[in-house]
Amino acid sequence: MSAAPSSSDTDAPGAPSDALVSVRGLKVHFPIKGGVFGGRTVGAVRAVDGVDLDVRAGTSLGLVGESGCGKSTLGRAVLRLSPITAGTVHFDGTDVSALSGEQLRASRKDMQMVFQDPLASLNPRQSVETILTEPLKAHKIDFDKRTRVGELLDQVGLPGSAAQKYPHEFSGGQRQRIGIARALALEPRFIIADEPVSALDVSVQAQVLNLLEELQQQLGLTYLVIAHDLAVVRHVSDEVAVMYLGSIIEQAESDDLYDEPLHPYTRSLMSAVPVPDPEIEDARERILLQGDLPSPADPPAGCRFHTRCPFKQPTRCDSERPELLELRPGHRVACHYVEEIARGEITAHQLTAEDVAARA
Ligand SMILES: Nc1ncnc2c1ncn2[C@@H]1O[C@H](COP(=O)(O)OP(=O)(O)OP(=O)(O)O)[C@@H](O)[C@H]1O
Repeated sequence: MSAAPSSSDTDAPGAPSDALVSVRGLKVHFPIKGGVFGGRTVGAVRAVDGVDLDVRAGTSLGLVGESGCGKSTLGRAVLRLSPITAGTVHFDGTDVSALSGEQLRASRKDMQMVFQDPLASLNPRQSVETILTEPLKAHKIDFDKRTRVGELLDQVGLPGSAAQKYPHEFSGGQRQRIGIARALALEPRFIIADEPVSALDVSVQAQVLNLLEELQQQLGLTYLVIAHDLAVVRHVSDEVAVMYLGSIIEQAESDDLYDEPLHPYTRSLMSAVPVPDPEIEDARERILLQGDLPSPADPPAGCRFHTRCPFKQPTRCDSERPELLELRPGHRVACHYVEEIARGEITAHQLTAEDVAARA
C-alpha cells in the first residue's frame, strides 16, 4: 500500500483522508449536432451525469455496468482525455480538472491508462523498446534506455529479448503486458485499467489480473478497474461502484456488494451470474431486467432505472431522482425504496412463465 496522501485545503468536499482521487459532480455531455448544416447543438449525450467517487490510496476500485452506461467516458474524463462539462477531479489534493497547459501535462505523469485492446493501442510500426521509451521522452525524463526497458519488461514478466520485437510478434496476453509496461514507464501512482482483460482468452485473463495485483502490491499503485464482467471486478477490487446510465447507483466494499447487493440493478446483475452448484442455482433469486438501457441522450425522469426496475413504485420513482446515500457503513445506494426492498416489504413484480421464456 502506498502512503496516504497529505490532505490539503483544496481536497474535494467530504473526501476521506486517504482518497488519492476524488470526483465530485462530474458531468460529461457530448453535444448532438443538427440543423441543416449540422452546426447547431440540438441536444446532448449525457454519458456521465453527476458522479461522485473516491478512490483510496493503494486500493483498487472496480467500476461495473452494462455497455454504454458511461464507464469509459468517466475514466477518460478523470485523466482529462474526455472534456469535462461540469464537476471536479482531485488528485492528491490538486484539482486536475482546473489545470491546463504544462501543469496538465505534468499531472499526466502520475495517472496512466491501460486500454482494452492492446493490439489497437500499441503502434504496430514501433518496437517494444520505442513504445516503452516514448512516454519518457515526451516528459523529457533522463533514462538509460537498456536499463529502463529491461526493468519495465522484467516488471511485467517478459524477457529482455522482447525489446527489439514488434507488437504482432506477441500473443494477446503478452501484448497486454507490454501495454501495462508502457503505463508503468513514468512511474505513475494511479492507473485506470479499462476492460484490461476482456479482449483476452479466458485462459490468460487470470494471469494478467494477477500481474496487476502483484504490481499494485510491489509499487503501491492505486487502480480504477473498469469492466462489465463482475467476476473480473471481484477478483481485483477492494471496493466496487456500479454505474447505470451516467450515474453511480451503488458503491460498497467488494465483499459487501457481492454478499448483499442492495440496488435492484445490482441485484439483477448479480442474479444473472450463473452459480456452479445446480441446487443453489435453482433456488436463488432471479431478477430479470426489463428492456434495454435507455438512451443517454434522452434519459428517463426521476430514477434513471425506473423504466426497467421490477420493484418500481408509482409516482416517486419516475419523478424524483434518488441520491446516493450511505445506508450502512461504507455501503452507498441510490434507491428510494432500498430499505423496504431489503426487508422484503416490496417484492419484485411477478413475471409470468411466458415472460421468463421470452427473455431467456
Ligand atoms: N465522443 C463521443 N461522442 C458522442 N457520444 C459518445 C462519445 N463517447 C461516448 N459516447 C456515448 O456515451 C455513452 C457512454 O459511452 P461509454 O463508452 O463511456 O460507455 P461504456 O459503459 O464504457 O460502454 P462500453 O463498455 O461499450 O465501452 C454511449 O452512449 C456512447 O455512445
